[in-house]
Amino acid sequence: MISTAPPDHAPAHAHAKINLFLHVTGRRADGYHELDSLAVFAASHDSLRPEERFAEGRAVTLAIEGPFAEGLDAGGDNLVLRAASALAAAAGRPVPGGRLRLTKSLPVASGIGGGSADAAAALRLLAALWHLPDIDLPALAATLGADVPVCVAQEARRMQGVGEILSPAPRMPPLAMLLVNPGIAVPTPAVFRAWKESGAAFRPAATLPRAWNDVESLVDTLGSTSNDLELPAIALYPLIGEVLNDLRQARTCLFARMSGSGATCFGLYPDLDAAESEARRMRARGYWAEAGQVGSGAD
Ligand SMILES: C[C@](O)(CO)[C@H](O)COP(=O)(O)OP(=O)(O)OC[C@H]1O[C@@H](n2ccc(N)nc2=O)[C@H](O)[C@@H]1O
Ligand SMILES: Nc1ncnc2c1ncn2[C@@H]1O[C@H](COP(=O)(O)OP(=O)(O)OP(=O)(O)O)[C@@H](O)[C@H]1O
Repeated sequence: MISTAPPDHAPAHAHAKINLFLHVTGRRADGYHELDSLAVFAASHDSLRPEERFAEGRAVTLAIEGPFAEGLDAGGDNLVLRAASALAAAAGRPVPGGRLRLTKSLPVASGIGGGSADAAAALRLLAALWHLPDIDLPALAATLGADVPVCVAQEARRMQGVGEILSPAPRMPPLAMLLVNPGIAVPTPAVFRAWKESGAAFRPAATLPRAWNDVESLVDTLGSTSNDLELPAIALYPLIGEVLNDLRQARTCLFARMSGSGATCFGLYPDLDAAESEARRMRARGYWAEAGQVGSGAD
């Protein structure tokens, strides 16, 4: 009998992925876009844990709770169960099953890779539970979605190719970051399509230093980069532009940009107090807003 998780198994955290910049550098024959991006992981996260002792002969199933559980399907299409199926197939032997519980705290379809982070958390959690130390999780992750490999690493990485080519990020100072989502679900394919239809040219990869010693020098470099998906996303959903203008109006905001394909935007601040004060201002608008220190929460 393969050993299984106790009911009080520690949860795997699925942290929000933030693209500090995102250049569209090319397009593959299959329609996927080649990117150059710098991904970091915010303190905000979903949590995934086994709800019961896993047993042989049972399937892995999913229950979802939390502020963004509503409307999210807990069936086989959920990225957590797709990850579980892919890992079980790679195991090449029967694996025990049971119910996983996902606490969904990140907005869905919001440019911060929530579903991808959940899939990566499932891979990490189940690879440990099923005693599969030799499986190449990043390679398996790439079959589940472009953002899943970086979410397996869950540390700052340069992302290239369609997201599967990962390299170390420049050394960074601690970042006080605010995430704001105005409550619109944005489908990633529609934004890539809008980018293509806008006739925008491919952009070269960014030139990055080996290290940023303070947030000012990081912001300086970010000013020479872009999120190429920001303008097409704003064209589809003008509210994203309003959120960015609002964020940039604050005296304490050092930098603001959209993450991924949107609609979540991030702001950088001199310290956590300033980020938290802005979070309160954004919540008063009715938006989802969370402040935290980048790098402090990933586990
Ligand atoms: C925008 C980013 O979040 C930046 O990190 C990712 O590139 C998107 O990652 P993701 O949501 O995991 O993407 P996937 O689920 O693999 O793909 C969703 C859709 O986005 C488009 N897509 C995605 C990634 C990529 N490099 N090029 C694309 O054109 C494709 O239309 C694809 O059908
Ligand atoms: N566990 C999950 N959490 C969120 N979405 C999921 C999950 N499983 C499947 N999905 C589906 O995946 C789609 C994308 O969700 P996700 O929250 O990952 O988007 P995103 O934040 O825009 O991702 P990215 O930044 O990678 O483009 C949603 O439309 C949703 O229906």
